[in-house]
Formats: sequence, C-alpha cells, structure tokens
Amino acid sequence: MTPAARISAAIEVLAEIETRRRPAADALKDWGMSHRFAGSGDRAAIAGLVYDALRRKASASWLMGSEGARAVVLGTLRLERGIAAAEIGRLFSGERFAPAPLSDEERGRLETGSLERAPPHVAGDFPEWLTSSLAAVFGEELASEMGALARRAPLDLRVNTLKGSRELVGAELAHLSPVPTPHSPLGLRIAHGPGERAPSIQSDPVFLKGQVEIQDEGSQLAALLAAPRPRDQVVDLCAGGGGKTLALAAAMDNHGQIYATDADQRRLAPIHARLERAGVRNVQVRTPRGKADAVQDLAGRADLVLVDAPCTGTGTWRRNPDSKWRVRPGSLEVRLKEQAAVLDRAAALVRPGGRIVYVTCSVLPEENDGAVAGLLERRPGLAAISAAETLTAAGFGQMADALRFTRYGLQMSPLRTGTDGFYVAVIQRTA
Ligand SMILES: C[S@@+](CC[C@H](N)C(=O)[O-])C[C@H]1O[C@@H](n2cnc3c(N)ncnc32)[C@H](O)[C@@H]1O
Repeated sequence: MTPAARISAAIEVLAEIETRRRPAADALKDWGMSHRFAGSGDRAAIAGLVYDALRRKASASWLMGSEGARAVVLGTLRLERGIAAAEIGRLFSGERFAPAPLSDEERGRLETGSLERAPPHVAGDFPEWLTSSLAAVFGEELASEMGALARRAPLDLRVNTLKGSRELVGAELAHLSPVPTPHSPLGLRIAHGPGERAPSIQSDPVFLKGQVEIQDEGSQLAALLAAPRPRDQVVDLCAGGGGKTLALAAAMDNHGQIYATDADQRRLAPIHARLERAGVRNVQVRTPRGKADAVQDLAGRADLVLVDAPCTGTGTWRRNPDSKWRVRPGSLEVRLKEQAAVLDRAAALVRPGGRIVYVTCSVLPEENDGAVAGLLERRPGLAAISAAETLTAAGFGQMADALRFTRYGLQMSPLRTGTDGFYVAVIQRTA
C-alpha cells in the first residue's frame, strides 16, 4: 500500500471506532480481516496512525475545526507527526486509494492553525470533566504532564531473574537494541518509531523460555517497592493475569509463599501458564469458587498484601488511548467502590506489623490518596508509611527527585519517571 492509501485506511478505521464506539483493537483487527492484501507493515502503519490520532484527538480536532475522522487524522499528521501542510497536501491527492484533496479551509488550518488559545483539556488531550482532578495532582505541570501522557510508549520488558540477568538477556536480545530502563534494575526498553510495529517479543525464544515478561517499568517498580522478603507470606489479592505476582515471586527468589487470587476467575486463568513458563514455584493460586472467600483462612496472617487495584487506568493512556475518551464519572464511581471493598479485604488479611501495598495505574487523586484516606478512616489500627521511607527501605532513595510525593504515597508519570502513571502507597497495620 502507498503511504496515502494507508492514511485512507486509518481514516476509515477511525470513523468505525468513533461512529460505532468500537474498541480500537477490534476495529483494526476487522479491517485486517477484510483487507487481506494488506501486509504486516501496512497494518502496523495504519494501527500506528489510528492510535496516534486517538492520543491527539482533542487537539487535532481543535486545529482542524472538526471532530470527523478525516479532520482528526489531518490534525495528527500535522501536530504529532510534524508533517508540513504542503507534504500533507501531496498525500491527500485524490488519486486512486488516496484521500480526497484538501479543501481551502483544511489547507489554511494546516498552514497557520495553532493550539495557542486552546483550553488545557484540548491542548493536553484529556476529557474536560477530569480537569480539576488532574490539576490537583499535577498543578503547574498539568500541561507538560498531559502532553507526555498523550505520547507513544516504548516497549518495556522485565527480566525474570529466576532465569537470567539483565546483562545476559539484553545480550540475547541485541538484535532489538534494548537499553536498560533508567529506574528499574530489571528493565529493558525497546523504542519503536511512529508506524513501526513493536517487535513481536512473544515469539522470541527469550520470551518463550520465560526469561522476560512484557511489563511497563512503572509496574516493575511498584512490585519492587512492595519489597517482599524471601520468607514472607504474601497475598496478591488482585492478581489478574499475574503480572505483579510473577515480579513478586522473582523478587522473593522463589522463597516464602505467595497466594494469588482475584475476584474474577476468568482474569486469573492465564496465570497458571505464565507461572510455569517463568519457573515460579512459590505461588499458590486460589481461584474463587462461588461466593466463598478464597483466602479467608489467611485472615490476620499476611506479612504483605498487594492490592493492585481495579482502576480507571488513566495512567496507561499512552498505551490505551481509546480508553481515555471512554472514562465517565459513573465508571470512576464504580472503581471507587471496588477499591474500598478490596482495601477492606486487605485490611482483614494483614497481620499486626504487616503491610498493605496499594497500587493503581491511575493518576486520579480520588482513587489514589482518596482511596487510602477512606481506608484509614474506616479502619483504625492502620497507618500510611511515608513515601520517602518506602523508597529508602526498597533501595530506591535516589528516585525521590523524579517522583511526585502525594499525601499518602507516590505518583509516577511519563514526564517525571518515563513510566506509565503508577501510584503506590504502603499502609502498615499498627495494632
Ligand atoms: C489492575 S487489575 C490486576 C492486574 C494484575 N495484578 C497484573 O499485574 O497483571 C485489577 C484486578 O482486580 C480484580 N478485582 C476487582 N475487585 C476485586 C475484589 N473485590 N477482590 C479481588 N480482586 C478484585 C479485577 O478482577 C482485576 O483483575
């Protein structure tokens, strides 16, 4: 396909996502199925442009004065890809498979339009109703933080230390030019350009042998900050597919015991194969059955309870740009209720002196400090440990300058730490 034909395809897919409210991945997959002539390079380029357009939807629409898919793609080519108006005009030639030629208005906007007078939610590409929450956490840095959260994310891998060192695995992946992540001692980062396909790590021998997991550096750090000790009894209460469970198991060098559970049996199911592949031997999976609590027998006994809470995922907008336009006040309310429920469960499991580590991949204060404040209010006998102490105890004191300290925890962000927007708070049972 020509570059112009790929742009036409991206406009078509984006229109499908917008008009039929379809998840981007599904719309792209369907497009690929019904256009079998498109090669993998074409599909990657189309997907890259669709995701960039979703990341820059508000600012691109503002630039072009229209919310239509064609306008959003045009604005994205100008703002995100930095392509000059004349070059865009050549791509929009109206020839076979190319998009229709630019109108005078489109050409004018591409040539002289700017975001100078755009309101913060437009310039920063986020839903307007979240402005006050985001401003509360980012303050003066709101614009630059949101700009960073609207960029493409690199591919991060966590080296599984049960099966090799970062140096060894990095050398095996030399063909992908990985670089060490700046903060996590276990991370390897692989950058890929606009329209380039992320390398298919899942079919690489290094992945198949369980030497690496795909995991954002922020998620790796959250597990490391939980700082499990080798003899600990750990409950991973929201284990899902096991991303953090695997990281905890490696940090404990396969010693002690981790009980991994989740309210949703289906989300937990993939964990078995992943544990096997990673060579993890200290995890007991507790699959919930009916209404019975799968970890009730551990009440008051856990040294560490990890709550990797269900959340809006606002910190992962770089990777899931269509999700940012779907967050609604109602869905935040639902998440807040789930967070309170799961934190109460954690409080019942932790032993006196033990710790609850509360993690979200969100940057919204309501579901971060707000959820911790609610727990502390409901449950006397718990106290938040300062973020500075958490960092020092886990050996990450040098990260203090990069992080944003909140009332009860710490906030990572693409701008400050080059990670997804993870939040971590540590709460100790004092009585
Ligand atoms: C952020 S995801 C977990 C991701 C996982 N820890 C990982 O690293 O791959 C949150 C999980 O919390 C689970 N969940 C929601 N409410 C819960 C509850 N009350 N108790 C336990 N798990 C719950 C969801 O089913 C979901 O799998």
